[in-house]
Amino acid sequence: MSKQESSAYPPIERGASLLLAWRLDGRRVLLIGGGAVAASRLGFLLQSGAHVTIVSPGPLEASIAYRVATEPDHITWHDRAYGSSEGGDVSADDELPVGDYDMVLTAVDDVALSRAVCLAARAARTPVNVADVPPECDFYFGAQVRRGPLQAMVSTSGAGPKIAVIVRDLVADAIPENVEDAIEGVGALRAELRERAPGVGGELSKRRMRWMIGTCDAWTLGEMGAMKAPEVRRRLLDDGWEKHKVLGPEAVGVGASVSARVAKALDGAGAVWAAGAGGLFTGAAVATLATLYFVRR
Ligand SMILES: C[C@@]1(CC(=O)O)c2cc3[nH]c(cc4nc(cc5[nH]c(cc(n2)[C@H]1CCC(=O)O)[C@@](C)(CC(=O)O)[C@@H]5CCC(=O)O)C(CC(=O)O)=C4CCC(=O)O)c(CCC(=O)O)c3CC(=O)O
Ligand SMILES: NC(=O)C1=CN([C@@H]2O[C@H](COP(=O)(O)OP(=O)(O)OC[C@H]3O[C@@H](n4cnc5c(N)ncnc54)[C@H](O)[C@@H]3O)[C@@H](O)[C@H]2O)C=CC1
Repeated sequence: MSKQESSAYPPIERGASLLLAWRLDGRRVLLIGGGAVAASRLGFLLQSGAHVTIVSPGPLEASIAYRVATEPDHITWHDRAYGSSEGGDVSADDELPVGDYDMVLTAVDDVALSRAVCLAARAARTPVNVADVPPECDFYFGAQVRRGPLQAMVSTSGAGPKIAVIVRDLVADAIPENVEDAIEGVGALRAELRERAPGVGGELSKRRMRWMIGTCDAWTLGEMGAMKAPEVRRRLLDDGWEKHKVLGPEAVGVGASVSARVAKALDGAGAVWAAGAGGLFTGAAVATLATLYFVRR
């Protein structure tokens, strides 16, 4: 290998997890346990649209009991211990075999039960998470933040969950309040662009993507909410897309210019904050967070 090649392709840094957004809508999840940790898992599962089978002897943690009562279409509760046969042999829990599920989670203070569930799930090739036992997790939960359609997760690959929480809080603070408006506006623009220029793949698709990227780069997150207005989108598409041009907000009559805003924000304490985060993030991420912070101010 040439020297040039090895410097162009940095060494692989192993030890990471693969971060994904798992689409659980309508999928079946087995949740074993009915305490505080199970309650947290349940909240995320319901938001993702999963159907959750909870197995735990009552009484359930209060929020779980509430969801069981109010989400009958999404939760089935079995008021008993899992693997309730002699000796807690989970492979003998014929009524609720782990292989019937798309995901299995345990949140019980029972090491032997958790290990048995993990082994049964792996034998059935069903992904499993045993709260607090990293070797028995095919995937970890992370510290999360959600703002409408926007979700972010921070993981330390098991090394320091509390650090994940601290960084998540930094990220959450940096997300501008109006990010939902930005996503809604850009989402509507993308949808209308696809109506004008439909299809998948090929030159048109490349041009469509280039135009979307250029347009997003020309607007701040704070300004993008203006794209919710049909008239703004019409002008962007008629005067921009149709004429092979990328238009900033001022060109369609929205707000002050981007550069003026960024220059103004750089004047404030935000720059100090961004520098402080430099040790934790890549350059690109710092730039993004700094931008988010400026827009929020
Ligand atoms: C591997 C992982 C497996 C998994 O459970 O998925 C795991 C494992 C362990 N957690 C332990 C302890 C703590 N866990 C938390 C908090 C959270 N733990 C979460 C995830 C994960 N925890 C996965 C890796 C995440 C990553 O990649 O970074 C979060 C982020 C998400 C969630 O669980 O929903 C959630 C924050 C939720 C939120 O606030 O949003 C706190 C802090 C607190 O409670 O404030 C402490 C005390 C401080 C400390 O110990 O560091 C212990 C030691 C137990 C002991 O010592 O006995 C182990 C076992 C071990 O490390 O061996
Ligand atoms: N990853 C994380 O963020 C954290 C993980 N944990 C770990 O998660 C586990 C659960 O924690 P908590 O919810 O606080 O405990 P908890 O004691 O509040 O709840 C345990 C639940 O499991 C149920 N249970 C016990 N045996 C069962 C069986 N055979 N079948 C079905 N359900 C059974 C109990 O009825 C209870 O509802 C513990 O092992 C704890 O160490 C704890 C704190 C944070």
